[in-house]
Amino acid sequence: MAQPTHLTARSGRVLQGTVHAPGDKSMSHRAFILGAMAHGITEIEGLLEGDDVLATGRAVEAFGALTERLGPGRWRVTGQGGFQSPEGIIDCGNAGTGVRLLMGAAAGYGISATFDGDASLRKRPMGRVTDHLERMGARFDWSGDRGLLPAILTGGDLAAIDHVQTVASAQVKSAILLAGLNATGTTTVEEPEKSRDHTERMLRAFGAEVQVVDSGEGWIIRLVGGQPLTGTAVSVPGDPSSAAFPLAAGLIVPGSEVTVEGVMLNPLRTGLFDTWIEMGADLTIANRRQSGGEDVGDITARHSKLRGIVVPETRAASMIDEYPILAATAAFAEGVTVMRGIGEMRVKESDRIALMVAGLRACGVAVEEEPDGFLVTGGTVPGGATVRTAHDHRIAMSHLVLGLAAERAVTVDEPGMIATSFPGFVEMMRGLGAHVAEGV
Ligand SMILES: O=C(O)C1=C[C@@H](OP(=O)(O)O)[C@@H](O)[C@H](O)C1
Ligand SMILES: C=C(OP(=O)(O)O)C(=O)O
Repeated sequence: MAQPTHLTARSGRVLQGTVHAPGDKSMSHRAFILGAMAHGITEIEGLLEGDDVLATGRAVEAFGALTERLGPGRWRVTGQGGFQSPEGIIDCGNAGTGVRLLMGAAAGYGISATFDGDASLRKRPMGRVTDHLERMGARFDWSGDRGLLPAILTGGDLAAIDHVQTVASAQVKSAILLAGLNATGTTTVEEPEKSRDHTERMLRAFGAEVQVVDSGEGWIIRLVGGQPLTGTAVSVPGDPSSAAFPLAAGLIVPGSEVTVEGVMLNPLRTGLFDTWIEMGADLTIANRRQSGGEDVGDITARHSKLRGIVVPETRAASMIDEYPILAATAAFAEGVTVMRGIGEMRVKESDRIALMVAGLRACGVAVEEEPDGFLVTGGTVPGGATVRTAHDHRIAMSHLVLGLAAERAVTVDEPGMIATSFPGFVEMMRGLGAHVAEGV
């Protein structure tokens, strides 16, 4: 079916209802990759069938695993206990997580592979992963600029390294740990600030021993090389980064009440919810339980009078993908919301600081840009703009949610990119009552 070139969101309708969060993207990538590295069968439920994760599924097939779709979100991966040299190029599409974790996993095997991605992924820095994989003994050749895709990997014969992170990046940490699994010696990753720990948790579920020492602010993670993985059952809970969009709409659209069920509540992912509560949001979490080794709960957002706050910089890693939607809600808050210490936003699918500043300004919101952050002064939002999303799903969804409470309609381009992380987003929002239409 042809994708619409634009989507437009309008205010005037109250949002009501209960929806289920789509599967967590970070865990879905890892379930495919660890399932392929393991011996035997991994059965996954709740997998996010978004474009990024499906690209990782095709990649692990190319590396020799068998993947079978058993039903919606239910997949079986038959791992060979290692990767083979693939035929053809490993196209990771739009997925930073996919390409960086796959490079780490593949580096441990004596194979060669060419990695590539879409126009957005080709602009993102790969050296933050490949420099360390090279220190371990892998080789990367670049057909264009060094550190930018496409990249040709020659893997195998790795030796463990001690790595001290300079940015709090779960992708860098995970790539090194996955390579370390097939390196000689003990790989150590030291984090100055904690980043999401799904790789560590899932490695344990696949039978590896991972030692984690809490150093206060961060973690020191040690992994002995040469440990085999065994296929296992993986249950993927709902993605808090996706749940954020319908919940945000519930907070800013007058008269609304929206519940998202089954949201993962790993404390390294819930910075946005803490921030909203500090801003005065009526956000409640019910039915806390365990699923797939993670805390999950059902979150209800009711229309709230929000006020601007200074978001603690130490929270950045726990909500780095959520600043675009936080900024959209901050546009309706009384006063200034200060978001700093988030320079990493500039190297995501787009320069997310620049894109949010441009989009909000086009919608009549007062925004100040800084090198590593931005400030939003809230109030009423005029809207009435078409926003350029630069191939970035979160920029698109954030502005559509903004449009649901703005005075005039808000349009976004390239809405097909939303399927990167949230296929079914538009249908879900319409089901809650939102006015989202194709076209300008
Ligand atoms: O490890 C992961 O699954 C992710 C880590 C984060 O990136 P960084 O590691 O670059 O911070 C995040 O932005 C991305 O969406 C998913
Ligand atoms: C940054 C993101 O993903 P990735 O790095 O995997 O492209 C995201 O989903 O917001």
